[in-house]
Amino acid sequence: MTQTFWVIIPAAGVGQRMQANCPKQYLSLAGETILDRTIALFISHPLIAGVLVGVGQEDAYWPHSTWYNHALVKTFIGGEERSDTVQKGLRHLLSMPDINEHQAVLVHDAARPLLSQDALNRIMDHQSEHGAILAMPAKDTVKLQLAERPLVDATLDRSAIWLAQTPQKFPLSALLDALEKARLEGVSVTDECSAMEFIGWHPDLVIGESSNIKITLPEDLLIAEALFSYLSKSH
Ligand SMILES: Nc1ccn([C@@H]2O[C@H](COP(=O)(O)OP(=O)(O)OP(=O)(O)O)[C@@H](O)[C@H]2O)c(=O)n1
Ligand SMILES: C[C@](O)(CO)[C@H](O)COP(=O)(O)O
Repeated sequence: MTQTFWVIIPAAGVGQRMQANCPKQYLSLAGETILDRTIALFISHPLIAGVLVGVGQEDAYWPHSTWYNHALVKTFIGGEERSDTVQKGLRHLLSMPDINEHQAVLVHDAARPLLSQDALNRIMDHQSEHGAILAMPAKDTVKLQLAERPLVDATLDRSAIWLAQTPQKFPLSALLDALEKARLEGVSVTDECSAMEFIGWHPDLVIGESSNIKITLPEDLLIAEALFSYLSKSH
């Protein structure tokens, strides 16, 4: 039987670093919101069983989404941190009928609307016992700063440095257990992979793409607009 995937899209952030007048996932990218574009990456993929969007408690923008009433799109209320939102999404998924707790789920940032179908297929097709993440090998020389000061302490061996992206793919209940364990032990995790590492897993690194940027700072939106224009012309 062909494996299908639910994807959890954390979209409950406030976008503080973007310094915009709305949460960044609701900013426009080439005429559609960033979140709507991100959902569109998955919604018509034959292997996607459904999309679970984690929205903020006070989110008044979601009802205006193109996908608000779509049969394959469900929502849940996110949490204080991104990891809390993902935990709540996993619990919501587990509460749904016909969900196998051991099935693999994808987690993808709402703020990454430029993921290609090729890269999505790479992470979905990748077979791994310990889960997998999209990531990019470091292209620049990597410096470690000295304590809390912007002074160079050392240069890291960049051949061993990867920059994590999303989607990240893990078994549903194993990921939920790892996130809960990390939270209980006060370990801050900024991606799903960190939680799996915390319980001793060594997930596979799957090549992502430079265009799969996370829109975080104001200039990232300009970069995304340029990338979107380029990618639209080249496909
Ligand atoms: N409590 C949170 C915090 C973040 N996110 C989501 O996680 C993704 C990646 O997080 P980030 O880029 O840090 O978004 P924000 O937290 O909104 O940004 P900032 O840190 O600048 O506030 C985003 O799609 C964001 O909406 C979430 O679902 N729940
Ligand atoms: C999950 C992530 O996109 C992988 O690089 C990143 O950790 C999210 O970090 P943020 O600070 O929540 O944007």
